[in-house]
Amino acid sequence: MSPGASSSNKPGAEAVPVPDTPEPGAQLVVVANRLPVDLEQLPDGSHKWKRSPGGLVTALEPVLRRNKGAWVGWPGVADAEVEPIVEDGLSLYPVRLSEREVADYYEGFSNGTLWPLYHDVVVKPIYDRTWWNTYVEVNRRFAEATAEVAREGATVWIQDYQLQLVPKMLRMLRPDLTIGFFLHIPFPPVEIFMQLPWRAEIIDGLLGADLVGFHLPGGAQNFLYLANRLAGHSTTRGTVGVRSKFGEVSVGFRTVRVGAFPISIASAEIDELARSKAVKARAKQIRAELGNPRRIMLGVDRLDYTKGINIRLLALQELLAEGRLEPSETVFVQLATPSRERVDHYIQMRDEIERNVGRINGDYGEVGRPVVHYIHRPIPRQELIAFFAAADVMLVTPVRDGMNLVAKEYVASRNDLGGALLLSEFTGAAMELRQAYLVNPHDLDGVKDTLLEALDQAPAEGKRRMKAMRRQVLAHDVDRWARSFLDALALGKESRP
Ligand SMILES: Nc1nc2c(ncn2[C@@H]2O[C@H](COP(=O)(O)OP(=O)(O)O)[C@@H](O)[C@H]2O)c(=O)[nH]1
Ligand SMILES: O=P(O)(O)OC[C@H]1O[C@H](O[C@H]2O[C@H](CO)[C@@H](O)[C@H](O)[C@H]2O)[C@H](O)[C@@H](O)[C@@H]1O
Repeated sequence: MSPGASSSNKPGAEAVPVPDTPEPGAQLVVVANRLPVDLEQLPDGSHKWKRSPGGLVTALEPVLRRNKGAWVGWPGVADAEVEPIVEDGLSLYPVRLSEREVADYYEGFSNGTLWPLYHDVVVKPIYDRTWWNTYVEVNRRFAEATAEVAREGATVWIQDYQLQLVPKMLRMLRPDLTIGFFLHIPFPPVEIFMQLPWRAEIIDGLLGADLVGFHLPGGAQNFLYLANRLAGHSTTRGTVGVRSKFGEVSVGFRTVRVGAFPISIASAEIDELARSKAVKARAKQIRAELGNPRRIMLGVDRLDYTKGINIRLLALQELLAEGRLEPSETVFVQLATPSRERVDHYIQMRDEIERNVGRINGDYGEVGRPVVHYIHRPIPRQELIAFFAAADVMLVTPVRDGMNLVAKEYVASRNDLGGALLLSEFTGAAMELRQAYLVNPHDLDGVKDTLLEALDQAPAEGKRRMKAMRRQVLAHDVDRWARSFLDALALGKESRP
């Protein structure tokens, strides 16, 4: 997406024209930590926009664009003063964060505390009171910005763990609004959540919404339990279904609904792109550029410790060492988008991954023929689809992942019914893609055996699995996700006293 130019009054920045300013008062407002585009500061002081990383943006941007809604979010760089802009019907309202706020709210509390806590404490969360105070301050700024943008009686859809206090803050500022909240990452088991020193404030913040959504019923169930235990509200006891059988929390005179809405992708669009001549030709070319090996394995991730990239590398290294994989026949391509590069755990993980890539290539590669091809930068979307179309086995091995859209994108790209998906049981996607080669990423021997099975699958078996997964992904696309959430939110509104 390229919203055209924007102005900046940062010293030294080149003045560029503003395309359009939004009409005041939007009927549908999405609030997310990031805008769907990041502002990039060029060395000469001028600016350009680039697409923001991650699945949240991939999923929501087309939905909101179709609804001609507004998006409130951070433009991705500190201290950027950017005016609101309209591009192709979508209004973007930037929220300014200072250097200190980026460090304490985004890198600190969001990604050094909540991210590891909600991903099963895979690394140790840091509990820092200054970070928390900044999280509260920044959440208040997002709530105030949203209160100014939303039309009387509008629907506001708040996204993700960075903004869990916004529902309550916004309700206090604008009781006329209908407020939904969706969590894109797992909501952890109660025993883990209870570590958080500010656990009651978070639950209270979320309960400001009319509808709180999770990817999976398990997350919804955890939340319902905590709403009772930490906030003392009475809750329904039945099992939450997928897009059905919502739970309820009684908060004074209000009822907060709680549901599971597994997110998805623009399946038909990807399917169509993958069928195009250009993508097919590029996929063939990629195979040739890689030396037409017997088997190509592919990983596509933000460089994040939750994604289990090292598990893949370790499995590959052991299979090569044991002679169960032949280096001249096998290539592994890892496309890694840079992510959260100033957070300590990310710095350590990147070092470790790059050391392991170097070690495998040093031990098993030949000049001009490495076993692992590692790219640490984002690649264009069409090129990505061509990689999906070229790969025999897609490796998706997170130790924990809210959904994992990459797994679904791979399936949507395989209208030829070729390829195999190796998928961690600990992704949200595993609940829907039951015909994938499912693995426990903590069981290295299991990962190795299943990887060999996927590499050597009989074509008929591969087709059977891919066909079933495609049926699921094509029928349950991102529009259905958004519609099911917004319909449930509207239904709750109608039944309000
Ligand atoms: N264009 C492009 N998209 C990418 C690249 N790497 C990852 N993505 C996209 O980023 C999204 C990642 O979403 P997901 O798998 O849910 O994981 P998340 O990063 O934790 O949100 C998917 O839509 C990917 O296609 C890249 O190099 N280029
Ligand atoms: O904004 P960043 O810090 O650069 O991180 C990118 C996004 O990562 C996370 O994505 C999640 O959302 C996906 C879509 O629901 C889901 O498939 C995936 O499992 C999640 O990890 C994060 O939740 C977003 O807020 C970030 O924008």
